[in-house]
Amino acid sequence: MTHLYENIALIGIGLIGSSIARDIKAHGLASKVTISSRSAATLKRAEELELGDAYVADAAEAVRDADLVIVSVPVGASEAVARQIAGSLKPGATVTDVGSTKASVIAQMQPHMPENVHFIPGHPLAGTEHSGPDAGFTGLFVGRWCILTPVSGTDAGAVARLRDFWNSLGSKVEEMDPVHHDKVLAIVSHLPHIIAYNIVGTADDLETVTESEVIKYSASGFRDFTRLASSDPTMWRDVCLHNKDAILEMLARFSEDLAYLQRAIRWGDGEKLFDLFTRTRAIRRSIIEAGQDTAAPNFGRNGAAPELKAGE
Ligand SMILES: NC(=O)C1=CN([C@@H]2O[C@H](COP(=O)(O)OP(=O)(O)OC[C@H]3O[C@@H](n4cnc5c(N)ncnc54)[C@H](O)[C@@H]3O)[C@@H](O)[C@H]2O)C=CC1
Ligand SMILES: O=C(O)C(=O)Cc1ccc(O)cc1
Repeated sequence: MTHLYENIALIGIGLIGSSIARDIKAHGLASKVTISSRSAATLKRAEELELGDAYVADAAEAVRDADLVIVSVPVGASEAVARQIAGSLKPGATVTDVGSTKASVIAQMQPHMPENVHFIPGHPLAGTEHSGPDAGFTGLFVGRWCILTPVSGTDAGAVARLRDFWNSLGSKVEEMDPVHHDKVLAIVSHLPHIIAYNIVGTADDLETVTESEVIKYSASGFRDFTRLASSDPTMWRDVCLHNKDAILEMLARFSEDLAYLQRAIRWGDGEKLFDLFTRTRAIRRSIIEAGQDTAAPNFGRNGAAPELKAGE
């Protein structure tokens, strides 16, 4: 049986890398999957979980006969990985990544990529607050977007093949300019995480409300923030450092709008509050109607589609 890619190398085998590995195995998408991880303990765990066919510590060795290389490491490690693998890539191979920021990943990796490989950055918009090889699961990418940000001049056939690969994991694929990607993701993903880290930190710093009260009385709104704020510190440190401009731009807008809200509360301007809350409720409804409300934890694991509650 022929595959889109016969040999696939996975560099980094955490939540995303291991979910891809599980899907490749579940759907028989390659003849051989070689897994590489910087950490010996993670590599051993990947082997115990039988996520691939070969397990090698050296990333350069892992990519030697790979037709597709998927780099799934924190975005700040992209350049180090590119340096490691550059000299061992097979001519004609495709190198992609799954990083949450794109302009920085391109700046880090592109200069190291040989002329005879196709470098096509990517970002699956699917994940959870968990990390490591045990956290991955089959079906994570089903129904979710995967954004590809190829640089101009990239071979169209190679892009089409990678698109087909993501389609075979159940993803919908769209191409986007990397700088635009970073702005869009700054508002829909990076800011929500930063706001969550901040509000949980604020609650933790309060002098008048004890930590045990925060835990005991945490209503579901605060709980939702703690889920995001429990996401991997290394990954999110790197996202903040590597999408700095777009995040600062969106944070400036956010602070301006928060000041408007603060003023409306201070002056008892119920009309302003009501208008904003009505507008935002409509956004939530549009997301549900568009079938994009699949980010709930465990969605995909139990296959249950989120239900519309009365009034939603
Ligand atoms: N967690 C999520 O929900 C999503 C994450 N992403 C992106 O996917 C990438 C991987 O994230 P996860 O799988 O969640 O992370 P993870 O923490 O579960 O796994 C990261 C992997 O990278 C390896 N690694 C860490 N530092 C490294 C370094 N300096 N050099 C080489 N390898 C290193 C780790 O050993 C591990 O195998 C990140 O770039 C992240 O931005 C994309 C979509 C969703
Ligand atoms: O856990 C969540 O709600 C997420 O938003 C997961 C996530 C994290 C980072 C990404 O780049 C994409 C998806």
